[in-house]
Amino acid sequence: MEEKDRKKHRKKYSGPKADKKKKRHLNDLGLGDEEDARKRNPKAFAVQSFVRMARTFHRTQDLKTKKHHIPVVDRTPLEPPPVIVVVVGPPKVGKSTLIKCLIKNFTRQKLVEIRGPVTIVSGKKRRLTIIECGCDINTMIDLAKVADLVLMLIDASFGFEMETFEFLNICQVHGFPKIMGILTHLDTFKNNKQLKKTKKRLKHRFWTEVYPGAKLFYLSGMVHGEYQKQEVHNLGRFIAVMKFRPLTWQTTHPYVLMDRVEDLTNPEDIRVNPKCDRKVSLYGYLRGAHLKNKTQIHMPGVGDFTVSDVSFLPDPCALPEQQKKRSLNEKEKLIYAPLSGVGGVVYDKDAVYIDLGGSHAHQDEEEEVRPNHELVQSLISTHSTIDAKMASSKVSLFMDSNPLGSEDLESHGFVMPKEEKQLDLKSGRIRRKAVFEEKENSDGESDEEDDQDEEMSEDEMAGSDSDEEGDAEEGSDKELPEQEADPRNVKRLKREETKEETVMELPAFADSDDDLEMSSVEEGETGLDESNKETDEEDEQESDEKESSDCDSESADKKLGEPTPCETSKESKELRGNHKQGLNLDKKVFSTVDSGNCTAEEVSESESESSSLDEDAEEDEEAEELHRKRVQSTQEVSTLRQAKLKAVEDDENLLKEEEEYEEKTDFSADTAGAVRWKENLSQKAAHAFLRQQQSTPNLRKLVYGTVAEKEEDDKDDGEEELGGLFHVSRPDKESKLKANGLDCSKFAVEVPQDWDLEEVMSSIRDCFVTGKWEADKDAAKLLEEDEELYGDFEDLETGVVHKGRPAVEEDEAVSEEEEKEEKEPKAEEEEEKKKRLDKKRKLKEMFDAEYDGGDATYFDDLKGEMQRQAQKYLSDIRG
Ligand SMILES: Nc1nc2c(ncn2[C@@H]2O[C@H](COP(=O)(O)OP(=O)(O)OP(=O)(O)O)[C@@H](O)[C@H]2O)c(=O)[nH]1
Repeated sequence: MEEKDRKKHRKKYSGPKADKKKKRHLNDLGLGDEEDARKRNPKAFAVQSFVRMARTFHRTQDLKTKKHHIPVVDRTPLEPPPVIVVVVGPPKVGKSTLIKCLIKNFTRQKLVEIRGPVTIVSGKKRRLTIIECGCDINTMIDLAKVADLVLMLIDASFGFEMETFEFLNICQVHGFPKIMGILTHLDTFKNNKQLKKTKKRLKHRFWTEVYPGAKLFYLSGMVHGEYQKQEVHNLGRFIAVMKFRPLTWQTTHPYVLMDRVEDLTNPEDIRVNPKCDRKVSLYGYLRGAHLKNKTQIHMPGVGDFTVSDVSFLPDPCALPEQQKKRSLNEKEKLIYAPLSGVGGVVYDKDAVYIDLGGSHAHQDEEEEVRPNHELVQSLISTHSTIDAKMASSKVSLFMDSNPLGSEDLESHGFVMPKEEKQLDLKSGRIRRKAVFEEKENSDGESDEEDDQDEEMSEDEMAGSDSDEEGDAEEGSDKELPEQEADPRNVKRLKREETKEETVMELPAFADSDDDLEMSSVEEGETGLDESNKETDEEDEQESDEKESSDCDSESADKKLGEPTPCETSKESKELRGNHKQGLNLDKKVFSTVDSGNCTAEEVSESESESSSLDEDAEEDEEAEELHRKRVQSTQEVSTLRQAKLKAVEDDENLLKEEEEYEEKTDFSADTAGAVRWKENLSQKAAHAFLRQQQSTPNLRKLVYGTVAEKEEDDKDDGEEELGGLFHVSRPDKESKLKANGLDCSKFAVEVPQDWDLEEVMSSIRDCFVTGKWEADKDAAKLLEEDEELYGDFEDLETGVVHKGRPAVEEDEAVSEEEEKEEKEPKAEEEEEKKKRLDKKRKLKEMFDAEYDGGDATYFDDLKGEMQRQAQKYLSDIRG
């Protein structure tokens, strides 16, 4: 029996013990651990795919970088003030219920009624001040300024309400505090599918309004008027460990969230004059920056005042003393909520209150506290004077400009959704539903599409429709006109739009090279209406091309001052014809340019000849200058030639395309029209050439000026002429060789060199670093000279001291050196090489060590710097 009761041993498969065992086992087998395996079999651990490796690397880097935020100096003191948690939401969404649940979760105390802020100790190092935000705009503005965390409650059964967006809008002004969405009333959903869908929709909308990935909690139901314990506990954990980023507005202003107010005015004075100046003592944790005595303060909704005195008070809700334990004990789970009539020992200006029995014991006292509460209430719920004033005020920036109202400014900032007032039948109150027009539609649509897609895959089998017909939420989607909702129709509409655009743009490109493209685009579009809309894009294009020859589309009617569609397509073909002709002519143009080059060379040559005859130095110089200029121009022309050659290639491609197109096109309908473009080709070509001639500048004239004319005269007798217009370019060999000597890329090599021949090899042997250079350019010599010049020096990296030779021995040394050089030049060279490599390696190592600095990055450095600053700040405070 005993054997049976005992728990059976369960083998560990993971964890430190299992790892230890595994390692021992491997060692027993003589395999060692993974590191040994890596050494033993490096190939097995080698990179399998570089692409995948690069991808994973980039991904990890992306993830790492995403987490980076510009570090800010954290000036929060060692014992920071409580985190302000603001609970926001429309009326009756469950704010008070949530606060009560949270307080109960943290302190095990139940608050019957919550008034004002409640401070609780949530952990060893954190306190929370939870405050409910009413739905009036002033409270929202005041609390948005001081909030560290916002719990944004949303009634899922109703959807988003205007209050939520009003608060978000306000938050934009002071820098966004952390915002967490909480969906309530989820228990009202009877249909699980509907619940899932609503959750998804609200989540996406919330992400759109706050930021993608913002945390959204779900409170799925109530048990005895409270939210589920586990859900609240999770939420509490989340809040307790959450990190906060200091907001600029908050860190640059001293501010106090009052949790208690005492009226210290003499009662007699009030009795005599109820409107006398009061002396009020305000209590609260100071946050943000230092508050100086006698400073000016602003009380929201009340006005500006001067502080008469500031003093420290013992912490009414102190953090537990540092002890090495994980959780708080019951005594340490403090709560401080003076306005709700709860608290421990309370120190006042003139008295000490000891709170003994929690909220119930002070039922009577509460009545007395009321006036204070009312005062605060009156402070908070002042009329929306500033708001109203702001709305009606107008600013004119310039003397003559129209004054700008708040409505002008609104358009630039946060876009508020449309408001729709709905009567809540249950409570009989009017709720302000937020309606998202296009966004909601599109989002909803995409969501619905997603869902439908999912559903379709399931439902298609059964052949049933989705069962979302009767949903109230889908009403807006249903309102969409059928045509727009159909993605294919949308696509068609888009294509029609682009068609209109291209037609309108066409005249601008009429005379450019682009009209070929444009015409093809147009051809593609013209048949669009006729094409089969059900087919996919490729099929459409094909059919379009076929039908374009029929030339009966409506789109061309929109073209102003353009020929009929039939003519247009023909003209485009003619243009292609022209283009083809132009292409041939282009080639000829190149040849004239080439001939220009060569003649230029000739002229320079003839000139240099004459100069040598005259032996006139000045003329020689001039000729040289001229020659240099021409070489330059030759280079320019060659680049031009390359560009043209590329154009030719492009044209040839186009030609091919066109031929293919012709093959594809069915000419049976209008064969005559299709062939007509080939008529008068030569005439069209001549026109096109002339047009091109006018547009292109005469390069030769630009470069050579009068010389060009002279050279033309010279050439007349020697050169062949083609059709009285063009010269055939045949550069003579000598000038070619000369040009080749300067830049061998200018002329194509007629016969490739045979590099196996010794003499060919030796012709370039000395062109390399290892070759025999002229004495003043030899690197080894120059190095030696340097050494001689600078004498002794100590290599700081290697610590080797290099000694220069004494001047007396110089001659001997030189002669010795020469001998040595002759004897063993190779050995010395190798030694030098070794030294050089050594030095290089050392330098590289040093650079690597400095640059990488292990894993430390710029970001880490920055963080370190911030840390140091924060430390200094703290020590300054203490000092
Ligand atoms: N069914 C259901 N009822 C809820 C839920 N959350 C809150 N309630 C109920 O809604 C009512 C209003 O809750 P409160 O916590 O008073 O709401 P509130 O936002 O504080 O209301 P005000 O402070 O008046 O704006 C209460 O009766 C709650 O029981 C929920 O998730 N489901």
